[in-house]
Amino acid sequence: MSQKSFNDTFLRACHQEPVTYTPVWYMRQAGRYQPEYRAIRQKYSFFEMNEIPEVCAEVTRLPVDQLGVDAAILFADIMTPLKPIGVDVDIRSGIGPVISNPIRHVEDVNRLGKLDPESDVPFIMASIRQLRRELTVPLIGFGGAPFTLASYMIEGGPSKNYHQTKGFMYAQPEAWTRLMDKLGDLTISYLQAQVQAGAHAIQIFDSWVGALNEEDYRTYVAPVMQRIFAELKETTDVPTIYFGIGAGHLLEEWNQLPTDVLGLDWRTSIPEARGRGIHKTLQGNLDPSLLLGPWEKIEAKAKEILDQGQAHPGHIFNLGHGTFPEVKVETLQRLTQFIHQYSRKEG
Ligand SMILES: Cc1c2[nH]c(c1CCC(=O)O)Cc1[nH]c(c(CCC(=O)O)c1C)Cc1[nH]c(c(CCC(=O)O)c1C)Cc1[nH]c(c(C)c1CCC(=O)O)C2
Repeated sequence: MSQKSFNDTFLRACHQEPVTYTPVWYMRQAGRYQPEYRAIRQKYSFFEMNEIPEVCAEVTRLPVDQLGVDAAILFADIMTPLKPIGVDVDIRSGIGPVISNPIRHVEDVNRLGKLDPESDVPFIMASIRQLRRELTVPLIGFGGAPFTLASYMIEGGPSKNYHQTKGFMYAQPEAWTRLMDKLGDLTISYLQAQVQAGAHAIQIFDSWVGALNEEDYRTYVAPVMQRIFAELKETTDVPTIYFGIGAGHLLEEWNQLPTDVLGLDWRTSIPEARGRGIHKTLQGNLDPSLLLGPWEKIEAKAKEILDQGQAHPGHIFNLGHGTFPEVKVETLQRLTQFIHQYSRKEG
């Protein structure tokens, strides 16, 4: 049994409260770059790992123990809650989610079921309850945002330009709104259930929404995001984080949403965001590709980001997107130690 006291640094940063050092965690901190993950993955499919609470909890804890990060993120995928509503999804190693019954018409939208988290994904709540007993850092629950979920559901898999998704949005705006409404309901009930089970914070991944311009974001996506964050604020008391890639042009739109933290990728610097009037906590934003470079360059960039983050209350160190298989465990260990030590000295 761990005697360690609970480390709330990450939660304090979410709320822009004083911290003794800058908290850090990494998107995709559980994954194939870890030999231990690869060993478990050999025995199970992705969704088997996800659906067996003991395995899910073990994989969630791995990076916390191995790297010393200040938060855990539940091991699952943004696709996890879509399976029970009738989306036939498989996760293929090196590719990502692949869907055999993509959405093409309004009838496909109408056919989608409603998620009842307790009966449809009980393993998620069981994993969260187990992790609450075991962890000494906050547990981040998460879900995909409607646009990003819809992009997989419509394209049938990963995409470079989102032509099918945006084409559906422009050509069938009523069916699009119905899809956003359904995915909005799903996201709200799924995230509420995670908080009820014990998640300390929620991150919503809108990874691909940067494919839209500001006006289309405002028309086709902002209403559902407004509803999701407002309902979560009303019904839960945990901080929320909103993240997307290549979405710097949407920051002013995001800033109006009732969410606590905005996640930046490496294309938008912290001073730029602050200069544009963003006063919320910021999370980010080291380019994950830099993790393949020499340590001197990683350290110099980490220092720069920490200095920038400390200029205003509310910074959580993270990567600008997820880690990937070629990253070395030792690099993330060293980076985590460096962040803790440097930000403490400065702070
Ligand atoms: C777009 C998206 C997906 N999934 C997710 C997003 C949003 C964040 C982002 O943009 O990266 C979110 C996600 N996926 C996974 C997590 C777990 C928690 C974590 O450690 O961050 C989280 C938070 C596990 C996973 N999700 C996936 C893996 C790899 C699975 C394997 O072992 O093969 C993991 C650990 C698969 C997956 N699932 C998805 C992709 C693009 C991939 C990667 C394809 C690959 O590189 O193999 C969809």
